Amino acid sequence: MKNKLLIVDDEPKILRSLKFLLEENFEIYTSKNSAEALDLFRKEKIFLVLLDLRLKEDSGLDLMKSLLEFEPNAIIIIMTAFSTIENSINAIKTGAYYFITKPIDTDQLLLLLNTANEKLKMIQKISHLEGHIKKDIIGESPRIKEIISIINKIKDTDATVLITGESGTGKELIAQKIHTLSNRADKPFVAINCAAMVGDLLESELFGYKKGAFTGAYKDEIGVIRRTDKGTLLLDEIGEMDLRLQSKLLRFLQAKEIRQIGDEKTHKVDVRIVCATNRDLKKEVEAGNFREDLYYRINVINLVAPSLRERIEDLKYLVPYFIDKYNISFNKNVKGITDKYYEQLKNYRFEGNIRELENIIQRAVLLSTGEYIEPDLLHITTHKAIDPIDDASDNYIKIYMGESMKEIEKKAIEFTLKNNNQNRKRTADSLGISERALRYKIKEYNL
Ligand SMILES: Nc1ncnc2c1ncn2[C@@H]1O[C@H](COP(=O)(O)OP(=O)(O)OP(=O)(O)O)[C@@H](O)[C@H]1O
Repeated sequence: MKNKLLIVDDEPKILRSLKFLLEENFEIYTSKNSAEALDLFRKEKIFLVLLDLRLKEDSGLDLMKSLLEFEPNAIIIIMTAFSTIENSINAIKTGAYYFITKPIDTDQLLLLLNTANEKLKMIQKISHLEGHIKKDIIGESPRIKEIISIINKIKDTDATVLITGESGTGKELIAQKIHTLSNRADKPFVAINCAAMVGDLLESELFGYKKGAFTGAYKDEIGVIRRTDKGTLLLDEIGEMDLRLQSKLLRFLQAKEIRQIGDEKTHKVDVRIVCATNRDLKKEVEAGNFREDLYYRINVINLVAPSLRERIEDLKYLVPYFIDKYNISFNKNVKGITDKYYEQLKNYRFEGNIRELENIIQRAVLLSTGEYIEPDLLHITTHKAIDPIDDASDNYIKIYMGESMKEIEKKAIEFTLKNNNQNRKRTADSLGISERALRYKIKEYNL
């Protein structure tokens, strides 16, 4: 199978000649501007990009940053007309794989793309391996057995499932398991994080749109729900969905029909919906943030993902599993951890649950030099006992290895609020977010 290659240049002539030159070896996509390129890149899951640094209205460098933010494994080769060292160094510093100067030497380009292609195959092999390993729920504790037994009972029904539990407890993994055990297993499983997109964007991503329905809708898009037809759709962090979209989702769940934005027609869709959240949705209903009717509609079956503290006996399966996983990624040969440190792990609180355990083991495997992980590499000792705010100086806060993004975000907000005498406007300005977003976070983190 050919790898996909996206070529971004504002000169149609160059796009045409590069397409002609490369289409034998690659599946070619072309674009003249940033917005379209980014959209193609995301939708088509492209990993290889040939990008002109100077586009008519946009900055190639900015586009490159957005592409890498979305897919850090992407390989981006910069084409630059002005071969100044500075431009190229900047691009490489920002994450470009290599650069090539215009006018393009075709032999050099083919050689470069060949090497990039090999690198890409390797990355894909590794992520395939990781994906393979990732798929299963590890653990033999009664709580995990109970979850698997419920999944087995409900797997082939269309009942909506709500998975609740603390962050990092494996809610997404449970959703995947529902899918892989079900009779929908050979159809798509798609996970959408409702917190990652603001209202309108999430709506168009889920429901799709017709060309011209709004600025930027330059072609028809059928949307994730229709793309998941016959499969399973996980709506992760459903508690973050705004009320207007909640109503639309409810209508869809009741009618099983979908209408793209700007379309007259409706389409029947057969998708199993699984929702996940670490919020207490009942409380959100009481507070008026979540529709009660939608809550009952999605909560037909409730699975509670246990915290790692509640199934600490599973460490004996999880630790070797993560050691194997990172032995493969880092090409190491770590055999295990010592009994003493197994005891230490057992007494740790794991507020970030399995995600935190995975981070700890990942780091330990990476840094380990011997066969067994050394005590000081676990780095889990007492940092949770330290109050992050009291421990901060006037100018900085401490972040510890193994902390989740949520913990780090909470600390940053708490600290900035404190430094601004709780003034929300100044805090929001200083953090570069809107006051509305700040209010939301304050509520989320109970600050
Ligand atoms: N039982 C398990 N066995 C193996 N790996 C697990 C298990 N549970 C979770 N993981 C791993 O821990 C990480 C976090 O899991 P996941 O993303 O499913 O958690 P989550 O509950 O959905 O978190 P959040 O609420 O923050 O989205 C993932 O890398 C996942 O593969």
